[in-house]
Amino acid sequence: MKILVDENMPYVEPLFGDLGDIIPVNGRTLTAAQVREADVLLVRSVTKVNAELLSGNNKLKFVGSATIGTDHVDLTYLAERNIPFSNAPGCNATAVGEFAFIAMLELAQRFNSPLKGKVVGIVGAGNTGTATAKCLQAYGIKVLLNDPIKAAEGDPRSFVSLDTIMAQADIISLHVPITRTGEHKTKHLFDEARLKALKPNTWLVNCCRGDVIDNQALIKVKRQRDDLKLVLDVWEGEPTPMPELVPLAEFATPHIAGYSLEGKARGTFMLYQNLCQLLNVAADKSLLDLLPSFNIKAVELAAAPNEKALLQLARFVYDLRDDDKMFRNTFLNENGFDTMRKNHQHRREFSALALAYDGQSEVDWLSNLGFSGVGQ
Ligand SMILES: NC(=O)c1ccc[n+]([C@@H]2O[C@H](COP(=O)([O-])OP(=O)(O)OC[C@H]3O[C@@H](n4cnc5c(N)ncnc54)[C@H](O)[C@@H]3O)[C@@H](O)[C@H]2O)c1
Ligand SMILES: O=C(O)[C@H](O)[C@H](O)COP(=O)(O)O
Repeated sequence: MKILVDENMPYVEPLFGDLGDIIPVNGRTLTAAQVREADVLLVRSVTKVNAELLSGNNKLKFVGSATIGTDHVDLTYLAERNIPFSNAPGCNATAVGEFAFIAMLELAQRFNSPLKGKVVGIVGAGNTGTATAKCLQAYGIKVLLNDPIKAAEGDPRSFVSLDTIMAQADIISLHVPITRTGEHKTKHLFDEARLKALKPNTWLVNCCRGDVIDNQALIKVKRQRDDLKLVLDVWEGEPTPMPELVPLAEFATPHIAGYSLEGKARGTFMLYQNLCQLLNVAADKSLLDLLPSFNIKAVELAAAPNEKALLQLARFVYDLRDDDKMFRNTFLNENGFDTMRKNHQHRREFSALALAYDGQSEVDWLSNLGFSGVGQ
């Protein structure tokens, strides 16, 4: 069995090695000719999976995308051809939640404006929005959720309108899929009018898809409004973001909010489970066996951390400033965006770091935040 795999998908050999011959490919430049003989195709978000790519292949048994988003996949075409498909819902939600939370802590430190006491509006309360809310609520931050679709489905959490978020939130974090039609379409949800209407000193964080914000309008509005602070992980026109926009963001990264080692491993593992089920073979590998131990064994806390110390702890796990700096220095190079993604040293999630502290109850919130071993 020929298994064609995006070369940026980790843990493919240990998981899929027994199932067939693995052929790594560049997902961005993948052609129909390369796919013609594949039995299985495993992609990430940079491969457009559609008739143009697949019409020459008559033997494809399975397409998997080790991602949350499916906007790169023509699901209707796959269904018409009866080709089973699965993505990896939620695989990197914790990574995105922690990324957004760390970015907020970094902004708070940079502008000497504590996160504690602010109100955060989350637009899109699915996997990544909920993971972001979990971090914030663990730290005692008031969170407002906007998700008209979940609200209509009867999700028991309380939701507010986007207008309420615009009026009340100090920070807005975006967690919607990109959709181009329908009542709740998200393409340019933040257009020029909405960007102009952001209340003074708003922090806007985008870790979902670039086109949810009109990037041209964002350049225009940000140039007129120094009070707005931006964290941008995703961009219109990836892999070539508008060069004027990058310097306007406080933190700028090349679509790596979901790039934790755990998140990537979960993505590949979910596809492995789905393919095994389809082939009717036992999925006998374990996700835990894949992950190396973290390079810091444990951190002993002398006192419950204040916000500055919390940021220091978070930086043990992920120092966002490093990726921001590298991105600014390299994104204009040829293939700079993709090269940084390809060579990315995947960070760990909070759960990889064990914390030790005598007074358990004072630091329970750190385990709610995701750190492990607190108080043990
Ligand atoms: N930057 C990254 O590395 C990264 C990583 C993972 C996911 N993503 C992106 O983030 C998106 C969200 O991921 P997720 O796992 O949270 O998806 P999800 O499907 O679990 O949640 C998305 C939520 O958005 C809601 N929604 C849709 N349209 C809306 C609108 N107009 N207003 C408010 N809410 C709306 C949906 O009802 C849903 O609850 C993905 O589709 C993907 O595009 C980016
Ligand atoms: O949708 C997703 O899961 C994310 O956008 C994903 O992290 C993108 O990473 P890629 O597949 O491009 O490596």
